[in-house]
Amino acid sequence: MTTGPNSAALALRGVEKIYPGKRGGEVVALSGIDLAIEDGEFVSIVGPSGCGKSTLLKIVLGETAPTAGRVEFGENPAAGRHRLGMVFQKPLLLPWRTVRQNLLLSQDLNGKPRSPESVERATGMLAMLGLADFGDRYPQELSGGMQQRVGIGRALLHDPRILMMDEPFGALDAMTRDQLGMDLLKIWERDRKTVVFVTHSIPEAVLLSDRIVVMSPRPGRIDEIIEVGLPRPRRLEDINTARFGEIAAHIRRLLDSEYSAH
Ligand SMILES: Nc1ncnc2c1ncn2[C@@H]1O[C@H](COP(=O)(O)OP(=O)(O)OP(=O)(O)O)[C@@H](O)[C@H]1O
Repeated sequence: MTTGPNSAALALRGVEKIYPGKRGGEVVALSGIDLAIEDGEFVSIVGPSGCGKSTLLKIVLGETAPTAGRVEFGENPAAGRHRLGMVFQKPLLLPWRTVRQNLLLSQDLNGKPRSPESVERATGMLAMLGLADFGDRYPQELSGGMQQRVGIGRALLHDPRILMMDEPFGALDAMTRDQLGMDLLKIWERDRKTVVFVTHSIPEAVLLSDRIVVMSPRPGRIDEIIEVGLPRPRRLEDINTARFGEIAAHIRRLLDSEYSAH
């Protein structure tokens, strides 16, 4: 089965979503979304509230069907959705399970006994996330940043092909947010998963991404796709470069013109 040009890891082709509105009308949440994300690419999605970011993620996750268009997953569309990992703004850890047990949650929910390999993998994941000494602690004993690391670890544990992240650092303070962003890049540079990263932070999108999809609302559509082009590996100091400033200012202008148009 072919997947179109360049065999994208994930492609949205002509995706449209219309919700029934109040008083019998319609809400066009997404219109004409064409987006192909390459294997191993880090792509951010930014846009004002209501531009359809959550709807787009739900369509990719299969939680809601598009009204028109389709989603394609690499070479084996049927297997695609099983290879998605999801990280939310709040890590949704179970307070009665230790950090290690939270990491192994989806495996335990499958009803299969834990294999020595999966326990070993969880231990390796804890080390990679800087949580080697916290496996037997409970979530409430961890800081917000550490809890979110567990959320990321849980999504990575089953080795997803595509990592979907919905405002994953949105609830964290600025310094923790920067730190986690850089840690995420280190993990990404190591195993090059495809990442789809929804954020409201323009600097975060520029610092982390290969490309940034700027969306605009009513109807939700893609305004522009920006190639970041900053060298990798990235460092926090890249924020001070001229290129970084130009891209961030360009996105800000795009979003501002949307605000003034509505
Ligand atoms: N289940 C639904 N029924 C009707 N309208 C909906 C539904 N879900 C979303 N919408 C509408 O679709 C549009 C896009 O919503 P969506 O939540 O996808 O945007 P968003 O960009 O994720 O917003 P935010 O950044 O605030 O989370 C909005 O106008 C919203 O009111």
